[in-house]
Amino acid sequence: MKPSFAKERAMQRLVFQTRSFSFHLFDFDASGDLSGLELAAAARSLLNAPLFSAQDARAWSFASTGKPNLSLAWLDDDDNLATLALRSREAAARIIEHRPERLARHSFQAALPWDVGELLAALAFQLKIRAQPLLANSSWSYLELQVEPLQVIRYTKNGHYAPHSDSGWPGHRRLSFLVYLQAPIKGGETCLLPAGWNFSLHPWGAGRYRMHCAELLQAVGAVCFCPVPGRMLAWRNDWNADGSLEVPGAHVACPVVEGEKWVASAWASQTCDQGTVCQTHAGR
Ligand SMILES: O=C(O)CCC(=O)C(=O)O
Ligand SMILES: [Fe+2]
Repeated sequence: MKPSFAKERAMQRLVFQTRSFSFHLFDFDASGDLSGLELAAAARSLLNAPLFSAQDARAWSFASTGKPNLSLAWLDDDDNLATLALRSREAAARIIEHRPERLARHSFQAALPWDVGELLAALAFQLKIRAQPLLANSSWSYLELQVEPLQVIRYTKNGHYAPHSDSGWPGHRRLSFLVYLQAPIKGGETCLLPAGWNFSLHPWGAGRYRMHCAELLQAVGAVCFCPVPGRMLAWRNDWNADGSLEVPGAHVACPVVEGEKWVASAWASQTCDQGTVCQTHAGR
């Protein structure tokens, strides 16, 4: 199983996004610089990384600027911002090396082709039957289950998946299926976030999120499910009729606190020549 975290992609995003990021929004005490806690909140938002702690933030700042706090006046200078963005790459590389769970996703993953045997054929059949109630005004003839292999995902301690949508371009994963294979002893809930979830919203400290993710998310309107082996969770990733909702069906895999969690993920996709919503997004 390969680690699911795409290191290079995250690094690229980091440099690009650091340069356009609104650091000043995180100066909660209006002191003119970002301390460890404020910088951690900024990093969680910048990287969609709910487990990024104040300690990580101080290490990041120190490696990037030689100081534990980040001065906003220093950041106002474009050259300094460019330096921060570049040095952040090295700092982030070190963090990922030692604490890979600090960024948006940490798990191990293997792709399983659908044609390997009867068991998977039976699973595909079951998914199709069970998804019928979700297919209001639609049918399987517009969707393809086997365009992507089944993904088997293993989360070890602190393994998690930050808020994300399974849908994307150019195809549209209209339905998501999650089959629980093994439940952890603690943590690892799957939480479906309320519509309109703000992806830069990571209001909780890393420690609280790690231990109490499901409770915290439920308190802001998420619906959370505890993994039960053999059970399946399925949901729709609906775009608005005008194609305007860009992050449909946002959800989270909460950090595993103890034990291991194993799941299998599958998607029924609408390819781009089917349906106007898909076409609206295809050119992006
Ligand atoms: O493991 C989970 O609970 C969610 C997995 C997931 O979101 C995915 O595979 O896209
Ligand atoms: Fe997902």
